[in-house]
Amino acid sequence: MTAPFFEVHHVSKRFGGLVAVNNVSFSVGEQEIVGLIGPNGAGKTTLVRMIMGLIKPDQGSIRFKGEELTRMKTWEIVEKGVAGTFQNTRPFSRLPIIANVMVSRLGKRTAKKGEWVKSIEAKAMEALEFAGISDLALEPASHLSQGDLKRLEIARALATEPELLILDEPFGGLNPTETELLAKSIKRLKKGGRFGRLHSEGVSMIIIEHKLQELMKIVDRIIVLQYGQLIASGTPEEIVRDERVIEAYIGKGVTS
Ligand SMILES: Nc1ncnc2c1ncn2[C@@H]1O[C@H](COP(=O)(O)OP(=O)(O)OP(=O)(O)O)[C@@H](O)[C@H]1O
Repeated sequence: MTAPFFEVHHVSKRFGGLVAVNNVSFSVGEQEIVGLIGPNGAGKTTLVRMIMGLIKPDQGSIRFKGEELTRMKTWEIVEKGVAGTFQNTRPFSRLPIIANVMVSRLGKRTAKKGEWVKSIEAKAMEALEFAGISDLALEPASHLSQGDLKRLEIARALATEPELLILDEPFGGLNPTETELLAKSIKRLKKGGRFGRLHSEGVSMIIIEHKLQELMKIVDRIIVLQYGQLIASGTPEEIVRDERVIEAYIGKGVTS
């Protein structure tokens, strides 16, 4: 039997007396986009930091194509084909934006024998185009606005050619037009297609996002965390009707 594509199995993480993630299990299929939502402090960031090897779970396992990620360092996890916008939060601020993305392609996974600067630059440019900031390629990263920094993070993660991409609030800081453009790009990325030179296969994704209406349009499935526990999982249509989810969000003002 083939191993599931990506699987989080009974994972828990405690900070002192606080159980930030409590016995959470879920899976992501190939070319599936899963939205990860929940009120502030629900444990979403802690969960994805564990997936990326930035912190270790106290319990449970996280497997990508059958391999245990919890024993690996972040760079090893990226080499396996999982990348997120979490390990990239600090760009090299004096380097041009394109150089920041090119650095992401220097790992074993993407800097193939014979691939040299021109080709790395071309792939980095494609990642910047996807993220919508190719016109800023030669600006130093220190000149970027918050929204554009977010797009740089996406480009850097994408440049590693992930099979599973984890996006942390990709629409944060973007206006409605930019949000719509990025949402379209995310859908295309799932299929492969136009970004086929960057990705021969479609990409699976886990997307944390507070802009729920926009998120609902691009995901196949949503999982909901509250107080560290998984309280619901289903299609967007099922999730908006789920009593526990409605209750978790009442008065939280996050359904903008
Ligand atoms: N390093 C840490 N040390 C102590 N407590 C932490 C740490 N990281 C997170 N927490 C706590 O764990 C809980 C879950 O936080 P987490 O950041 O994972 O939530 P979140 O769902 O991502 O929230 P938000 O939507 O606000 O980003 C919170 O109560 C938070 O204060």
